[in-house]
Amino acid sequence: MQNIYGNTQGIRASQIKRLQQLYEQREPGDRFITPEFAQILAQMSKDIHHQICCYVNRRGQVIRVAIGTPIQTQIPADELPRRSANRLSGIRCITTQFKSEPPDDAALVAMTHQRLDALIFLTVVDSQVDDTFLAYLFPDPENPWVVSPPLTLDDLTEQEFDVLVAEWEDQITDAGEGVFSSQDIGSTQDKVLLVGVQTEDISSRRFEDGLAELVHLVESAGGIVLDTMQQKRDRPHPQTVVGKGKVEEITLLAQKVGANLIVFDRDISASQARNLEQEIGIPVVDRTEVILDIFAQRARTQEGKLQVELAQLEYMLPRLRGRGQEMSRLGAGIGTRGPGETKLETERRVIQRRIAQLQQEVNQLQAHRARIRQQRQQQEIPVLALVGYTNAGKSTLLNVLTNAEVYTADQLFATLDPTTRKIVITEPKTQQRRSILLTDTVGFIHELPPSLMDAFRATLEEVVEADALLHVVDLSHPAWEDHIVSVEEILADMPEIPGKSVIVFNKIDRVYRQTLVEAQQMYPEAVFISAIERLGLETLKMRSLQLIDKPLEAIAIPQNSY
Ligand SMILES: Nc1nc2c(ncn2[C@@H]2O[C@H](COP(=O)(O)OP(=O)(O)OP(=O)(O)O)[C@@H](O)[C@H]2O)c(=O)[nH]1
Ligand SMILES: [Mg+2]
Repeated sequence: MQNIYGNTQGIRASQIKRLQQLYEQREPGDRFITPEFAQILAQMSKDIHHQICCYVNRRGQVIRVAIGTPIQTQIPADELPRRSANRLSGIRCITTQFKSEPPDDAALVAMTHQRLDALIFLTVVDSQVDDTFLAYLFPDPENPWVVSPPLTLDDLTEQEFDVLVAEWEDQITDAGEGVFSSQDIGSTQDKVLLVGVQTEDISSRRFEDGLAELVHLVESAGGIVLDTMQQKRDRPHPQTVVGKGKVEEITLLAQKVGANLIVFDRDISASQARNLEQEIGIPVVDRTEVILDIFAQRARTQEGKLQVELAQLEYMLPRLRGRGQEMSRLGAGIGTRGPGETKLETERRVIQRRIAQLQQEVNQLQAHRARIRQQRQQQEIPVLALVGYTNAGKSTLLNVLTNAEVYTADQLFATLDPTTRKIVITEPKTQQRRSILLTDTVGFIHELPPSLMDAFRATLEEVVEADALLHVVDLSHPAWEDHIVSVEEILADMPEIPGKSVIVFNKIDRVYRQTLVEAQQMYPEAVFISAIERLGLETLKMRSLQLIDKPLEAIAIPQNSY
């Protein structure tokens, strides 16, 4: 059975069947479209009250029938025929519309991305084709397309498609490589357009910080932020978060920069995501989904993986219905890691059962882990875990410390998790060489959605296994004091964390003297470093040894310990 793409909601089964019959249509190779086929499309569009897009190859075969606009129904890059960069894709798009208007910029950019042979608009009035527009690509970076004036259907159907398209392709080939190079097919990274919505209750400062943090999160998840859009609103639009005009702007910009994912800086509901995806034509996710994706990539222990899958399923549940097939994004990418795509498509009930089962497994594992911990022997090599707010510089510090120290990769540890590395420190007095394992963790995040707390804690499993903590703080961040407090709050909720820790103020290369003095007075025990400038690293190493050697009893034990 041939698939009908786009938004098929509300379309009757009998109509779907007739749309499927379009796949049997065979157009002559030397025409854009026959008058008969144009009339069929007009009639069907009228019947279903929606625009239809038909994608036709050079042999005249209909290869894709979709409901929606050319932007909403684009063919994904990896499904387009692979042809040289100097040629068109060999596919044209024929679409219906209900008002006589030339193709808008967004549709033309969609044509560029797919390198369509042509884009044809048929204006439908009273189930008849009234007038038509023809657009095609032209190798001029300033003005990369040509749009015809309104043509009658006869004018259009008399054009010699094969001759024209050969001519257009020659022009493009003559212009040489790189004319339409903006679309780089093949990159597996998510190309993200960020959208920030500043409502009344958010100060400009917090809004800016939140956006900066989100850029960092998207990058941590393996995406690239191509551009950011912002809107101020009293409150989010109930259907589409931002207003209608803004949705159009987002659509256009997403097309222009070649984004394949929109990320909102606030949580959006399942139906808002659906409405936006309908309009914009590419997947829309929110901050929570990005965070979940990072957790899914970082979770290593069995419990961590279970917890993350649990959180992902719970997040997905309300979002299952109505995510059209064309939205299912196979392969890598934000929002696709973790529970497989097949699960996405199965019934709610199956997922609910899976959630219950996971919950049970998690409980069992927790009990098991507690037993293991009781029996745990003193580890031979002490472990220090780097914890702290996202962007504090934990990973940078880990790299700087280990690259400097471990010159020859110790085979024994080369197979270890890439985020756990060994450093060797020479004790100045005794000249004794001592090894420490340093382990990196997922950064703490501001306003972590409560539903993700368990998943987050589970990704911090390493912390629980460590002998002591290095709490890294970005002292150049204006809100560094808040960061310390929120990290300590989360840690305090974890019953099994090590009692020993030291605060490591990082990025002192970017800090005023005054701030240093203040921090020193408030945290006299802290260490001050710059990972990038390699300042204070020796002191940090000495403090690390002291920390490990310090007997646990000598340390004030927080009230939640037992
Ligand atoms: N100026 C300055 N920048 C630094 C320093 N250390 C790290 N950075 C920068 O801070 C940014 C974040 O560093 P990361 O090491 O990725 O931070 P992280 O704590 O691992 O972040 P998460 O993995 O999200 O928790 C990077 O752009 C680093 O280059 C430093 O000492 N000085
Ligand atoms: Mg990191």
